[in-house]
Amino acid sequence: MAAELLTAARYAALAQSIQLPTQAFVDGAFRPALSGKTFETTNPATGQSLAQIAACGPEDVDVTVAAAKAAYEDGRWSRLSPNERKHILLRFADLLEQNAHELAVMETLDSGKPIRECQNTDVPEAIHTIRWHAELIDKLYDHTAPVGSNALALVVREPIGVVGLVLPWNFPLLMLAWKIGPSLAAGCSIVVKPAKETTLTALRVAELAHEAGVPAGVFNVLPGGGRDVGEPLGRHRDVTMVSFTGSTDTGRLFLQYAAESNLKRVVLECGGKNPAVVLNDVKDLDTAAQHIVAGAFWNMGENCSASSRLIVHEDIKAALLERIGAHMRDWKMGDPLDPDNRLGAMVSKAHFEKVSAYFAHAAEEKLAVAFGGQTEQGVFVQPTVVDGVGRDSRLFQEEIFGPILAVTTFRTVAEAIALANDSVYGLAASVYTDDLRNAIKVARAIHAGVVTVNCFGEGDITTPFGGYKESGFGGRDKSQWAHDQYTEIKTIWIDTQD
Ligand SMILES: NC(=O)C1=CN([C@@H]2O[C@H](COP(=O)(O)OP(=O)(O)OC[C@H]3O[C@@H](n4cnc5c(N)ncnc54)[C@H](O)[C@@H]3O)[C@@H](O)[C@H]2O)C=CC1
Ligand code: BAL
Repeated sequence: MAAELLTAARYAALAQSIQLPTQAFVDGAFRPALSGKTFETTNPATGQSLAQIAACGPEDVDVTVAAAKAAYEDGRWSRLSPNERKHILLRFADLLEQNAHELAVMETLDSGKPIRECQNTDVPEAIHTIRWHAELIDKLYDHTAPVGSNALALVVREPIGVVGLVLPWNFPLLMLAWKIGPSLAAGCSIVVKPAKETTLTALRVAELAHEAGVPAGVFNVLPGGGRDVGEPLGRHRDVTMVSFTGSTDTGRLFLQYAAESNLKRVVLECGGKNPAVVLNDVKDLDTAAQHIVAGAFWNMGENCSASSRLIVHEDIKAALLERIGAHMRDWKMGDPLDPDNRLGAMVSKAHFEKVSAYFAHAAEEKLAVAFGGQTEQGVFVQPTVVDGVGRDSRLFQEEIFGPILAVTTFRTVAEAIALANDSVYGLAASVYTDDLRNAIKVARAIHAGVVTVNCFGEGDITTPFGGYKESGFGGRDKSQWAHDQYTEIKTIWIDTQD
């Protein structure tokens, strides 16, 4: 359950008083990087420095993977009974809950995300994820195979080993939870590499896990750059799996690292260019518009599943855009620590520049800006709707990862499906219609891992999340499918003949 929202003044006071973690978390303790190097992390909303963080490198990866491997092999976590792991993880979730305000503020300071989202969504969903996977593990049974009476064949699941979890900056805490929930529950030892932009919550969460009883060496966090920490983890021969969320280009590198090292299992959750398809039979255009606005602008559009392409029947475009404009007025942008604001800052100056460059691309392509289209002081980008976007436009094809919605029209359902599938990505999609047959037809025809009907969403913890095509590879986050990917399947064949 979400903790109650505080006032802007209380959040500002908390932001001044909370202790920020700055060192790597290795083998149960905070430590500086072995090189002694640090990097600065800033609050993107103000540009002010927050802390100097340990800048880890390949030597830290070696030491940490060795500690994680030792923990895995001596069984201090991997061989506890599922019930014992469950109780420790439930205690861990309770500690997260007791520190919910602090975690929400840390996340907002580090990422520019609005506090109301961190407090109402990221933190409670992260806690729920840990609890759900903790509760799952002592309810899963292994199998016996139907091999007849001369043998007993057991098919058992075992934790896969030392897992590298490489994280993005857009949902630092929630993506951490999606990956640590199932991997810790399965009995793995983990080495987390947060994005350099957003390291704080991962470090604090590791400390709380240790306090709850997760043994030393099992949950480690190494802050640092992709080349310094991500690549050595991806290439390490004692890392048996990597689960990654981030860009498709970096995802490809992890496949290369695995191919060139130990063929570790690689699970990738990558980019998206997700269509919201609106058919002309929709009666409640206002509700459709409300969901489309949330889908496009939630988390400032810094979301792999953001509805970034609106594919709407030409007869209802004008009416729908009018309703979209009305709902956009509810999305106030400003100080992320003010709970009235639903839009905060872009995560970094570099990302702000990438996103705002699409205003210039739209102008070059002579596209019409229906709403928004400006930047504001600092690294704030107005929620923006660009109309008349053709399928060859950069705004139609490229993942912008910001609050920019591209509008394209169609005349037939077949054309809508073709437009929706005209992307290298296949992560998520939405279809809005009052015709059940069309809903099912379009949902089945779109090549995407999650399709929502008459709403925007990512399902809940019981449903798998991940993509088709260049949006994903090798598995799914959330649900029992997430648990399965952190395990190996072993056959034990026992000859029982006399
Ligand atoms: N699917 C998603 O949720 C995300 C998608 N993106 C997309 O990627 C674009 C670029 O954002 P970035 O932060 O540059 O994403 P990225 O994919 O480069 O970063 C994700 C993670 O990979 C690590 N990494 C980066 N380069 C690496 C390398 N060579 N080897 C190993 N690890 C490496 C990063 O340090 C970070 O922890 C965004 O504009 C957006 O389009 C970004 C973040 C999340
Ligand atoms: N929206 C959760 C997954 C992601 O953006 O990476």
